[in-house]
Amino acid sequence: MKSFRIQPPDQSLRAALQTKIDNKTKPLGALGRLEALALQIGLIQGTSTPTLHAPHMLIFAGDHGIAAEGVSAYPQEVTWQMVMNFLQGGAAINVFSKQHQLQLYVVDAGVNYDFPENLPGLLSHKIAKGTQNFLHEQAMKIEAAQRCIDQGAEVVTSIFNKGCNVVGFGEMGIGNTSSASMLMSGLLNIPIDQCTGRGTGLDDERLHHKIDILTKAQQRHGALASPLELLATFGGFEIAQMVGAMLQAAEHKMIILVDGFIVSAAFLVAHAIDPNLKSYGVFCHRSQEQGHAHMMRALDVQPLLDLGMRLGEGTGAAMAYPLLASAVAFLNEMASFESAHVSEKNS
Ligand SMILES: Cc1cc2ncn([C@H]3O[C@H](COP(=O)(O)O)[C@@H](O)[C@H]3O)c2cc1C
Ligand SMILES: O=C(O)c1cccnc1
Repeated sequence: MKSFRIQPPDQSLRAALQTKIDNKTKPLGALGRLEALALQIGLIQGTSTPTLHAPHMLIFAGDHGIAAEGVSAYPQEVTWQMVMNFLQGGAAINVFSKQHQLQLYVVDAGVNYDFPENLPGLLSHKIAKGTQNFLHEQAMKIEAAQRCIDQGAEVVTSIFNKGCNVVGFGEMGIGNTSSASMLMSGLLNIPIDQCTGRGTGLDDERLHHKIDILTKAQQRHGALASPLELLATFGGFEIAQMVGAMLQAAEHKMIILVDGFIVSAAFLVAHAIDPNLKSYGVFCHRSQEQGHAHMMRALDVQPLLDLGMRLGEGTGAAMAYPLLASAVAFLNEMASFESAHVSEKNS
């Protein structure tokens, strides 16, 4: 498995960036969170004139053995059917990506379906046709998790080489809120019932069933030593590929747009592998999925949007992208008090 060298952003520009923000023609701090975003982007790129280049959305897709336990409100075949929908441009993420001019790719990390070869927009990195059922055995071998990390990294390097410096993450995989809950519970040491939500829309009875299955799976596997072991035991191929992709994006000093519950679970795993990742993450929205707010608290971050969304696919990341564009635009284009001859605050 590749090892990543993630440098924390150089802080020497911080004071100059803050001064530039403070000197814009507005009351001090009046652009609120947009100012923190501009500062973050400037620090990531190491410049007081940052730009967003060739933004991409990567949707990682994979199937889950645990889906056989009735933990989702939808059947497993929705995964490949939605992949086809993404490729035909019909899903929510297609609409928002098109709206904001984000180049979209779908990565087949392990969907239980044979897609025709050379479908435009589909990158084939299939590890297997779905994971094993983690109620009974490890979802994947450690070696498969390591391969996923390498494959995810490869995808990100390929878009980096095309000039991309901002990448949004999305996912598709029926049953993957179950994986995400298990990873969250293991990493944050929070009881599984507090990490488990309705996903695609389980009713009360089926939510209890899901919690029951996940509790049994936790008992079955016991304490797990490392983030990689946790990832192999409960992960999906799409989650594991996102882990590698995020670590690689941070190594390349790219901005990482973090979507909802499942993408955040991948971020938590990657963050446990290398905490330097955190400075590169923009937390785009608070998912309605039970547990996501806990994740955001554990990372000590405040997501940008709170729209009651619970879809995944990267939709929250795509919705937040224009805020980044605005942050960069005001930093680069707004006049300063000096250039516009506007009087500064009374002392
Ligand atoms: C039509 C449809 C489109 C979706 N797009 C994203 N998801 C979302 O739902 C799944 C996770 O929820 P659970 O763990 O309950 O299966 C993921 O595939 C996720 O991205 C969808 C789900 C459905 C049904
Ligand atoms: O927040 C998410 O990513 C999410 C929530 C519910 C179902 N699918 C995805």
